[in-house]
Amino acid sequence: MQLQDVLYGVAINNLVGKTNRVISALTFDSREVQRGAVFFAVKGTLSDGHTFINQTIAAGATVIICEQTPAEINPEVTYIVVENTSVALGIMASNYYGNPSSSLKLVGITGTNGKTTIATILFKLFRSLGFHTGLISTVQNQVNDKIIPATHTTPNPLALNQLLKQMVELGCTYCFMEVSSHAMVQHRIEGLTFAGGVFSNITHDHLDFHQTFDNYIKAKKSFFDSLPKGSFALTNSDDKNGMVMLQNTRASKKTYALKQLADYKVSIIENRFSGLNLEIDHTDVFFKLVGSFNAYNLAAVYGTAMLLGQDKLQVLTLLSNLTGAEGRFEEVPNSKQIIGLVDYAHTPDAVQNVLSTIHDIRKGTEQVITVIGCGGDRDKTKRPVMAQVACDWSDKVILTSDNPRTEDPHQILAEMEVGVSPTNRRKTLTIADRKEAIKTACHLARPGDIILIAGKGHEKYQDINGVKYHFDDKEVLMEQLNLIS
Ligand SMILES: CC(=O)N[C@H]1[C@@H](OP(=O)(O)OP(=O)(O)OC[C@H]2O[C@@H](n3ccc(=O)[nH]c3=O)[C@H](O)[C@@H]2O)O[C@H](CO)[C@@H](O)[C@@H]1O[C@H](C)C(=O)N[C@@H](C)C(=O)N[C@H](CCC(=O)O)C(=O)O
Ligand SMILES: Nc1ncnc2c1ncn2[C@@H]1O[C@H](COP(=O)(O)OP(=O)(O)OP(=O)(O)O)[C@@H](O)[C@H]1O
Ligand SMILES: N[C@H](CCC[C@H](N)C(=O)O)C(=O)O
Ligand SMILES: [Mg+2]
Repeated sequence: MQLQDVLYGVAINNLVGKTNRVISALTFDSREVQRGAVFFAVKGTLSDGHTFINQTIAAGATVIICEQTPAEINPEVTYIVVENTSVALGIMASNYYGNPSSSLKLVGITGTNGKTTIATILFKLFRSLGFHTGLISTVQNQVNDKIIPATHTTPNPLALNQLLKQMVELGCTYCFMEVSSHAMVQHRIEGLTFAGGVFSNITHDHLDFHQTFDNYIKAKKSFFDSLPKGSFALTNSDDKNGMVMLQNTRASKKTYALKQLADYKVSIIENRFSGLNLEIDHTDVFFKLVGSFNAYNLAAVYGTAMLLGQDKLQVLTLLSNLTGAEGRFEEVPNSKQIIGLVDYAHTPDAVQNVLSTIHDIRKGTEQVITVIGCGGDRDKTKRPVMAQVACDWSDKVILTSDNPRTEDPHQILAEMEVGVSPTNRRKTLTIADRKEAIKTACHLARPGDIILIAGKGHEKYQDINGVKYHFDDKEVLMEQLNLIS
């Protein structure tokens, strides 16, 4: 492929060298450079890609995309100076893979909680409606029935466009993808054409990355600001910032809500362990998902399906049979009459939603035992709040580790303990080893009790110092529940 063919749409500040040259690949990582590659020098959180420029030329890179013209110019190399290399990467990745997003109806879902749930149910719904469909999510990526493991919630622009290209090649007409706030700030979705955007909610998370809640809101809003005319922007108008998201969008504005009038209005008739009975657009339907937060997710899914022109009754009939994403409010079967739940709640709001759901549907006499940890190298300010919410809504809490990454697990636990009030201290234990913590919860439980293992959901690992050790909450909970006598 010729360099000039992938430059379409890129605003160039300075050009040194020729653009009519063959390129072999695009890369933003010096360690992956091959002969004839284009190297994008990206300024990251840990290092600055500009420091690797000469190293990549030595390894065979012939084109450098950068933000400053380097002091040392190699006459064999083309240098393209742009305002922001991440933006150029997004646009050029799309061009390189033939702009696959414009051949699909691509719908992006953003918000603090609920993205995976909404995207996964939409994917399952459109598969059952008979469409070839793609999914890009935290749990996994999918092209029809083919599963492609996920490394991020929203992949980098190269992986993303490669996936979208596969979807187009395999005949997909729809793709539902999660758009994380990191992805927006890092321009991972630059150059993509969206048919619509969906907002779930915004609550406390990722303040390590965004610094302030205001910046976090701005990051989410930038997705809706960038939607094209002719697309739709569907928001949760019950969320305090739901309408803020749509303030400057050119897309057609639509709302869903439980507490007020909206384009797609849902009311809860009944919320039980077996599922939700909802009135959705004046029709009474039973769903397999549990909890009022899932009523919001289902409203978002329903609204999206309507905006994509699907038939109401067919959609509701199929939706009522669908389950959510792996590791979200998932019950672990056992013979001890203990309700064992695994959930991916890893923000204060999610923990509160899951525990208040349990509170609303429990009979009243049983204990709720929660096992919970907080991730290392992630927002530290949510640690005491998550511990506090867990204690306020549970009879017993075991604080434990959840991906300490490069941090000391005992330090993370000490920061969580700050949120445990003196009165809550009596019901709290701290056990750093997650398996031991789950084992203890199982020993403490009596028949009828409810155990919630929060934070890891579908994850199959414990990330300690860069090594991902196999760990599966469901597997451990099932094993321990069946071991107790
Ligand atoms: C905080 C964050 O988002 N980090 C991502 C970011 O890394 P970074 O900015 O720190 O990169 P860096 O290490 O400083 O390097 C800067 C540049 O130099 C390059 N480099 C670096 C070293 C080298 O030897 N040679 C080289 O060329 C890198 O490839 C990069 O282009 O860019 C990297 C390349 O794309 C990502 O792998 C990395 O994700 C890390 C692993 C990560 O954990 N990200 C999480 C926080 C994340 O993105 N999460 C969101 C979801 C969150 C949610 O929804 O809850 C997601 O979308 O998954
Ligand atoms: N609409 C919602 N509102 C609040 N909490 C929710 C909602 N949907 C799900 N949750 C809670 O948040 C957890 C994560 O849900 P989900 O995986 O769908 O979110 P996500 O936005 O994809 O998260 P991530 O940012 O990690 O990708 C669930 O396990 C549940 O506890
Ligand atoms: N997408 C989230 C997942 C958090 C899951 C939890 N298990 C943790 O490691 O904190 C993040 O990367 O912040
Ligand atoms: Mg997700």
